[in-house]
Amino acid sequence: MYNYLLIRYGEIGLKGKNRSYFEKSLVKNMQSALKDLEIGKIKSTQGRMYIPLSGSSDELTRVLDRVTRVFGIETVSPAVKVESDLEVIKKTALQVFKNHMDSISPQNQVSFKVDCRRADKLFSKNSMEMNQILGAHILDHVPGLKVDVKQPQILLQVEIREDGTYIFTEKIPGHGGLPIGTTGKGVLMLSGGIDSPVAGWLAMKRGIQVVGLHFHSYPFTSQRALKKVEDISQVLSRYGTGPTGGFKLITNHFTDIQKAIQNYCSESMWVTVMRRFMFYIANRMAQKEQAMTVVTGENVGQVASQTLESMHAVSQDVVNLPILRPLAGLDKKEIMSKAETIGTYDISIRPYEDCCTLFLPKNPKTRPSLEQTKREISKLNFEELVEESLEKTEIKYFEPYQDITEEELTFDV
Ligand SMILES: Nc1ncnc2c1ncn2[C@@H]1O[C@H](COP(=O)(O)OP(=O)(O)OP(=O)(O)O)[C@@H](O)[C@H]1O
Repeated sequence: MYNYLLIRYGEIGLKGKNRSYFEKSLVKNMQSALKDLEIGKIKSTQGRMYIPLSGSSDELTRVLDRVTRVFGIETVSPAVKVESDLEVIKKTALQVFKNHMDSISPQNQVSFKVDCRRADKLFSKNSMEMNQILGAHILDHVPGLKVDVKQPQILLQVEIREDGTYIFTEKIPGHGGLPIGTTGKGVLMLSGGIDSPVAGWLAMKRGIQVVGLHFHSYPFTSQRALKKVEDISQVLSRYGTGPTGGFKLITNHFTDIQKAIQNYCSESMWVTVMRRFMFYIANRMAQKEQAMTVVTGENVGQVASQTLESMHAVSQDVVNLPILRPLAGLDKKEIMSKAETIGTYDISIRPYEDCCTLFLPKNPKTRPSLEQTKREISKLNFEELVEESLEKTEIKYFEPYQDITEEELTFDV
């Protein structure tokens, strides 16, 4: 029955002179998310956007599933748009209301409220009069109701605008943030763990177009470990509908670097030296990608190695771009709950090894100094090892909706 999806955006609306740039980006990102669904032109007017719908519930399920993942959106409402004629509005408001009642199958008396907004001042009734007319009409036709203006179970909203009247009962939350691509590009150091996918998601939420970079130590780490990172990339691709759409994953073959570290460096410094290589390569990749930042899933104090000394030793002088650590202020519980919401948690907890866990020394240095780290690195042919690993780099693109199954759709309408 719904013929439009109303889109509300938050922070973009505060952007002053740059507002239209952010609005256009949001429209483009929504178009990109919906590109294979034969949706009509998205309209943008008076601080709102409208996606035309065909009326089929299957289409609405898909559109909701995709659009609520597009960053920049605060809330969305499936709505019925009709001509601004009193009798037509009454009839449709009742239908929309009954439709909502059917979806909640109430046991007891249901409370409701009508909230009408008249933006079109040429319409003959004002908002208060419309609230009364529509409230009375619904009470007359649906048994077992009561009006509650403070905490109604059902809020029927009616917006009388110049181009027609929109009627709806639901406000479904999006993730907020800014449209991807509006703040630049970043390279995300993506492991198979719980944290880095969440860090990448948070960077995407702030409008950064993220490219994943994974270090893989085949045959020490298995193909199944790599598959885990690919599956995470697939999930992230569903939020990544920026200017180019989808998600790009760069895989760096790290085996020879790890072997060299094991052979020549002090055992307690293995992890620090390995991380310093990773940051150096991430910086190189960021330059190649014309990215402006390196994003990591590091936390402060979550594990023994995540000390400020260690962060300094692994990245100082090898990264010349800002490093974003979006998880720095979050507790593990908060990160896990975010990973569940995003849909990466179940993949991240699959029990496959990762190159860091495999090469874990018995007594890793938790507060390494920069000098000590540089001394260890000087035992290796740093540049040559990096160049060799870069030659074996692979790139894979993940399209957001190519393999999505019915079960994976989050909306059921
Ligand atoms: N194999 C890898 N490939 C790419 N980045 C990695 C890899 N291993 C670690 N990193 C980066 O280093 C960060 C810190 O890793 P560490 O193992 O200390 O923490 P973690 O809390 O286990 O992180 P995660 O849960 O993301 O694996 C990761 O969040 C990620 O950004």
